[in-house]
Amino acid sequence: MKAIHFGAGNIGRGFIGLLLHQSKYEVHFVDVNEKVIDEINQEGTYNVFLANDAKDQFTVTNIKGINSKVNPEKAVEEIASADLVTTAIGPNILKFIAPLIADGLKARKAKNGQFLNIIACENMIGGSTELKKFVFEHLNDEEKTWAEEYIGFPDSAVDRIVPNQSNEKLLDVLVEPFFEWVIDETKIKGEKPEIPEAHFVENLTAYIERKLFTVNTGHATTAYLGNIKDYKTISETIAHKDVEEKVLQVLSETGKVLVEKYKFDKEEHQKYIQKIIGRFSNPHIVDDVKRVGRSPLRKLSRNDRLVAPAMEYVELFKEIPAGLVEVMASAMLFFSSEDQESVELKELIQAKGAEQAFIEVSGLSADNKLVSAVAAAYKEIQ
Ligand SMILES: NC(=O)c1ccc[n+]([C@@H]2O[C@H](COP(=O)([O-])OP(=O)(O)OC[C@H]3O[C@@H](n4cnc5c(N)ncnc54)[C@H](O)[C@@H]3O)[C@@H](O)[C@H]2O)c1
Ligand SMILES: O=P(O)(O)OC[C@@H](O)[C@@H](O)[C@H](O)[C@H](O)CO
Repeated sequence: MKAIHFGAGNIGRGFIGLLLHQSKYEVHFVDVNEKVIDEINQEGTYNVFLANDAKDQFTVTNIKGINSKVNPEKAVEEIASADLVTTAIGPNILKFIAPLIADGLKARKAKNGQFLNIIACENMIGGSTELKKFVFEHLNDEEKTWAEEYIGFPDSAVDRIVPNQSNEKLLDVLVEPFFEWVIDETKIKGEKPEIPEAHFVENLTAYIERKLFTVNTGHATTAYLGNIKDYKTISETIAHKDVEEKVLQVLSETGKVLVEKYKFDKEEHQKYIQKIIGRFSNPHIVDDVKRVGRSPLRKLSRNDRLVAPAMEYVELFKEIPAGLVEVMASAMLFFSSEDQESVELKELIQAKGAEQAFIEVSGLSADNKLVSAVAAAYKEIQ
């Protein structure tokens, strides 16, 4: 079996590539990073190490690299005959790979190609659905009709903390032991992909919201509070009792929303939260606050991990979630010269003030109570 995976970065190599290899796929990584692609083709293998006491090791073999900047035709050719396509490139990049995937589908159709599933493994709600929308912009009506019948875009939720890497060998990756890959089986076309370690579910929305509004909301909380105090890593930050308490406050707010919406068992959800705090504290992982806080414009957008649960909290409980408000205000203060979105956010705040900037970034209306609450919290923290 052959899988084409877009994005040979942290999660691409450390999670999706590993699981696909273990599921007996030959994995073709498509990336724009020349060094990484050359290394994949030269070495043909890499190691994944678990961040545990034993530093357990897995070896990934049977891999190939395609530089989509230099050789897009190769990616098109491989998609035409692939058994699976996956992505882990970042939500904002999906629109840029869509033309290439569309060309791959056209070539597949010309060869009377059969069913194919394309799974976006990004931290967002409805990632594959969004990718489908972008891909369909590059197909004509006849191609769209064919693609509706043969090409599935099942959404998915992926969970594994993979920090930025500093290994001796460029391709090796250190990852946390925990992992979860959940795929919406209702949108699969043809046979279910053979990935024994993935879970196929009918109610993906509950899984993705539970993950995004707990793991990622908690992670963002830790990163934005740590950034204000000039702490460097997630484990260093969460070790401070006041931060841990704030994370627990925020996760009890998102937890209230999730339990109300999806009727999760309260005690089970509490255990899920505690396990996540343990994951953030993993002493074998050095996860930079700047990585976890990256792209604050995306993280402060309407459907992401902060604004979405805060809006739902207000709607369900007619109260302002004080913890989430403080985190949204703290996110407005996140800055790293290497993070373009944080540079833009800073400029926006300088030009228009914090309240107007938050309105524009979050998409909330000026009279929304959350807006004045975040603006007031920002003033206090600043
Ligand atoms: N790292 C984690 O802990 C983690 C966990 C779960 C989900 N995710 C999600 O996975 C996605 C990737 O995150 P990451 O941490 O692996 O980032 P990363 O920066 O390590 O990897 C992204 C890769 O995509 C490549 N890329 C960029 N533009 C491309 C293009 N046009 N075509 C092909 N490749 C391109 C980059 O060169 C890079 O190798 C994000 O959506 C992230 O939210 C990350
Ligand atoms: O990848 P982002 O920028 O959406 O979020 C940063 C981290 O919270 C994220 O990468 C986590 O490590 C991951 O989602 C854990 O499964």
